[in-house]
Amino acid sequence: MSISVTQLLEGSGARPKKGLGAVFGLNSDSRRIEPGDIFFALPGAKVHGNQFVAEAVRRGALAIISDVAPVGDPGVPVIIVKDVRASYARAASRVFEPQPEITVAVTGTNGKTSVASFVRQIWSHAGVPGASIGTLGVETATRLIEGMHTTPDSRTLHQSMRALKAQGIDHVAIEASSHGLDQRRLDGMHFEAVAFTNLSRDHLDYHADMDAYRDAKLRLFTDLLVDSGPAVVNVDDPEYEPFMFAALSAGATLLTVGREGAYIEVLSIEPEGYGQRVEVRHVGEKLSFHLPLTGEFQVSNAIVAAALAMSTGVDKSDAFPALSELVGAKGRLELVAEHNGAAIFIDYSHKPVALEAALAALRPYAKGKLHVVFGAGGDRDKGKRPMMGEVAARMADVVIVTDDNPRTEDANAIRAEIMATAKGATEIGDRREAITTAIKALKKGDVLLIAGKGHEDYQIVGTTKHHFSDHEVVAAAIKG
Ligand SMILES: CC(=O)N[C@H]1[C@@H](OP(=O)(O)OP(=O)(O)OC[C@H]2O[C@@H](n3ccc(=O)[nH]c3=O)[C@H](O)[C@@H]2O)O[C@H](CO)[C@@H](O)[C@@H]1O[C@H](C)C(=O)N[C@@H](C)C(=O)N[C@H](CCC(=O)O)C(=O)O
Ligand SMILES: Nc1ncnc2c1ncn2[C@@H]1O[C@H](COP(=O)(O)OP(=O)(O)OP(=O)(O)O)[C@@H](O)[C@H]1O
Ligand SMILES: N[C@H](CCC[C@H](N)C(=O)O)C(=O)O
Ligand SMILES: [Mg+2]
Repeated sequence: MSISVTQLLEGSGARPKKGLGAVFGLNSDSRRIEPGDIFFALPGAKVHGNQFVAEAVRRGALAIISDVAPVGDPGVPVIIVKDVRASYARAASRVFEPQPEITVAVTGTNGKTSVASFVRQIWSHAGVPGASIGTLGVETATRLIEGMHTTPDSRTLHQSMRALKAQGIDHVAIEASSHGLDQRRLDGMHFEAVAFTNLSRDHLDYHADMDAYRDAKLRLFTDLLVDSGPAVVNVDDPEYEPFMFAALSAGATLLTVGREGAYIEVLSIEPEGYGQRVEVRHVGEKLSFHLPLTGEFQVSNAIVAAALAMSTGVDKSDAFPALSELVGAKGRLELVAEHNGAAIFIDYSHKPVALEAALAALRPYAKGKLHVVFGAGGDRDKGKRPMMGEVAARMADVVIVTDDNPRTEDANAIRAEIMATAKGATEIGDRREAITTAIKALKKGDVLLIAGKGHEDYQIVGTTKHHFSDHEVVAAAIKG
């Protein structure tokens, strides 16, 4: 479909130039411009898109939209807007109409992928075709299309959403990452409901400090929720207050969940096999359900998801029974094998609080020793490394420090930063060897946690992605 330039720029404060006709497409990457597209020159972390205006025009761009005038006359109209990233996001939502009608989003340091997946599963249980978009990709009941980012760039997002709409999907749950929110990737969205899971250290390589990191996440509540829409807040997290106040000052309907929750109050959690029996009070009514997932943190994720789903019209008689049928997102505290009487879990904990939550969840099952194999990603927040080393040494009995996507950093140096605080740990750089060694050491009653990569099926060394899967290595080690 096509839209006019006036429609495209609605809300940006800019007045379109005369003589511009209908717009069929847009792109922020000059290398992907097709004839008739508008080129949005975004201020990047490395360079400004203005540097690529000539290429965009050569490839057929009709006009340039930027926040500062490019040097020289590009030969096509240039429109200056204040926030070009936000304009790009809003424009993408219009170019790729029609979009699914009901969208919800979740932010927080941990649990986003799980919550988005759970919301989709609850919708499905209630007979509503839905999708989730996040770290795993774009997922429906029948298909998973892998993506590049947790929160896709605006063009990819709205293009995927239009494809979902074409399949008859009108309900989508989206993961809002701090990068995505900061870079306005979601500014074309009007969420029906939003949620906050928790906040702890991550991504301080990108955000200046914890305040900046939190402020990025708060944008979901202050800028992207429909008027008076429901805002779900996990009040068991020590950092919940700014999110609660943001919700209130934005005029949202506050729904608090957790042990201190008013909308969904957790009354008790008892282990039931590797899952748990949960008793909650939902607006005055007591309900009990079995959650077939390991770890108390999954109770938190499940009730956040239930609150989001109910905010979109799912009845409680569908929402709570659906929690007993949940399947964990791949590689999120996933029991992958039982070997020599020991249990082996794969988990995506690549941040200190996540690692602590995963080890705490597994401790009760370790009648013998609790083992952990983990590393830390290169070209990412270095401050996480000593924190993760300390957590592992304090919470596990046997610790192996290994590699996790060293990227362009020296893998030995990354490990050394973890080892500095991981007292008593063994260092085995090769991840396959580390996992195999850990499995060989398992005795009856032990539990092994393989942390950091979860669903990933690659190891990034330098800029090359090598095939690598914790799941496959575990299967091979057990067989061998
Ligand atoms: C730091 C960061 O997030 N960077 C993202 C950002 O890049 P950027 O805008 O800073 O890019 P840049 O290289 O400075 O280029 C500036 C502009 O010039 C354009 N350009 C560039 C070169 C060229 O030849 N022509 C051209 O037009 C670029 O398309 C861009 O618009 O916008 C790009 C397009 O959307 C992203 O691909 C890129 O993600 C990088 C690769 C990345 O690794 N991001 C990660 C950290 C990320 O976003 N992670 C979050 C959170 C993960 C989680 O916690 O789960 C995520 O949501 O995935
Ligand atoms: N509510 C929670 N509280 C603490 N830790 C959690 C919680 N939920 C998940 N985790 C931990 O975080 C890991 C990642 O979970 P999940 O993928 O759902 O989070 P995420 O926020 O999407 O992470 P990412 O930022 O990498 O996309 C899990 O494997 C688990 O170790
Ligand atoms: N979306 C996160 C994933 C990290 C996964 C972990 N395995 C690592 O490489 O650090 C990031 O890009 O920071
Ligand atoms: Mg995620």
